Amino acid sequence: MSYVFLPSVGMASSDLVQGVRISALLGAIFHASINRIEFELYMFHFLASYAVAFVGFTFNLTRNADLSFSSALAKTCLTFAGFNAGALISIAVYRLFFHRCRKFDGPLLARLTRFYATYLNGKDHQYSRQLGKLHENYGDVVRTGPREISVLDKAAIPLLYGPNSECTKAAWYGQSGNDNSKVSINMTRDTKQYRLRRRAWDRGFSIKALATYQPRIKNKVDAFIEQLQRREGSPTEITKWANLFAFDVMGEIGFGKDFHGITSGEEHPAIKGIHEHVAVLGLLQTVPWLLNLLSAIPGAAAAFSEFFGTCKREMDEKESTWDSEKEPQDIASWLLKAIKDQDTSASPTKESLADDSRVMIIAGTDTTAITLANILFYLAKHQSIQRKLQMLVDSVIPAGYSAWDYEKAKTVSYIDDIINETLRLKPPILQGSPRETPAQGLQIGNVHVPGGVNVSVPYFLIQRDPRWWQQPNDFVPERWGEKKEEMGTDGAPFLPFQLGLHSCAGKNLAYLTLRTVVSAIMLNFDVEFAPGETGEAFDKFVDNFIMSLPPLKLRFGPRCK
Ligand code: HEM
Repeated sequence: MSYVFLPSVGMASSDLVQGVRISALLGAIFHASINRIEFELYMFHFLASYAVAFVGFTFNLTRNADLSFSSALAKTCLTFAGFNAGALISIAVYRLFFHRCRKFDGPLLARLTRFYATYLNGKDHQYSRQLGKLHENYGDVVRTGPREISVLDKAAIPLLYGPNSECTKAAWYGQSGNDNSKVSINMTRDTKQYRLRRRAWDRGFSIKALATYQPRIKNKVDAFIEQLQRREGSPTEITKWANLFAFDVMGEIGFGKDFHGITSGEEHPAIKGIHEHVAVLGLLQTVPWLLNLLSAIPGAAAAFSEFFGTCKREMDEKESTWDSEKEPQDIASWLLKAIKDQDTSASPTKESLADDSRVMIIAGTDTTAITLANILFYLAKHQSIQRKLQMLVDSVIPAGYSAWDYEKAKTVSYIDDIINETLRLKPPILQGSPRETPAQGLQIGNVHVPGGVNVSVPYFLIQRDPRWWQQPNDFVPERWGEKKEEMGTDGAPFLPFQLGLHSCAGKNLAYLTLRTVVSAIMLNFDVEFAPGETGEAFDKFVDNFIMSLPPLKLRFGPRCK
């Protein structure tokens, strides 16, 4: 071997090569020792240890090897580059040839890294449609990440999400931290703690609680109808107005507070916050540890940290103003009551309560707004369906809006058929919620999925799959009613609210709100696309995990009975 002295690192090339080899070997050993654990849980520790080791190594070289600082730094960089290369090569070889998911086919890059899914998310913000192409190429089971698979098979639904599922929430739910005592109900991965906390939420959505919310929702609908009447005949941008409406309903029912969105026509800063948060989430949720890391670095997550602050302030304000002697009148008060009563269902810490507040605002607002805007889009597009709905609503409330009554409106099952058909074609949460398989693995039909694999069923794709849905891409509300049997709706996969233990806590509130607002609009207006609006751009929604809707201009004209 030739002997060359490298002044930049103050040593001979052969020693250097040897050093890099050893560090590469250490990198490979390091990977071999951690590849069975859920590394996301320890990412902070890894990165912190790495940084300390880097500084320590450099310092040691300046002190004990008598190198100048620049030579020591250069040698440290080479040594750590060797370590990184060893670890990365070992990771790549393992993921391609030895990983428990190696038998599942998928794009090469997806098999190597989760960042491939990040790339697909960011490429054109159409991940669900991209995933559809992957399923066309690779079949019902696609490897979408090193230990992630997407399953387009309805047999997987009860196994992953059903009441007796043995699966647990996957690493995805660690995106705001992995300490169950500091995160929201939705991000709580420990099933036992989750079950306890869910009870406080369920009290806030009980039949009794919903009965107290109903007249207050109607008040918001009245204000909304008034605003639409003021704009009667001229174009109304309904994506924005649906947001203002849903946000005000959530202000009232979630916090007992008026956000004044409907009356002012101005978006509360939190609406912008939700959309900025969702944009970051849409891109980075495929790499939950990165989201988690970003939120811990001051300034790095400015786009959503402001929103987190707003949510926390809302809960703090509620805490300082609520009357603990009274029966709770809003969801936040139900959560605070559990804390005051020292109930086992109470949110365990200030941090978890603030995170609960964030879940309430995002889960309760965006989903309802998206569904309302989509319903109005379909009604404007399908005038005959709109006429049929108006006729049915008129038949139960013939005296018009002044005689509106929830008990009567809810007897119009066609409203629910339209809500369900909208949620089938356009579920606000598009990508399936990931679940981790139990240690013994999971048998899905003929496919055995090993333990410790993150599996999801893509809601958007399975709800349009022609194997279970006739005319899968057409808007046919009748499939939920008179054509149910003919179109085989029963038993077809439908899970916009998810199923089982972790399903949407606010499902009944969502139906209550949507039935109220849709019946009110039908009694008051004929809805059509504004001149120049085709709805085509709106139909190509953005997939940020949660659907993001482009603007849609509608014309709300007086009823021509
Ligand atoms: C059409 C409207 C809605 C849809 C489609 C919807 C859908 C969903 C879905 C799919 C989940 C499960 C998320 C996951 O963990 O993967 C969820 C959770 C949740 N939703 Fe909804 N939601 C809607 C309306 C609402 C409303 C109005 C509220 C009221 C605050 C609400 C509150 C929640 C809460 C608190 C959770 C977390 C439940 C838990 O983890 O235990 N949702 N929702």
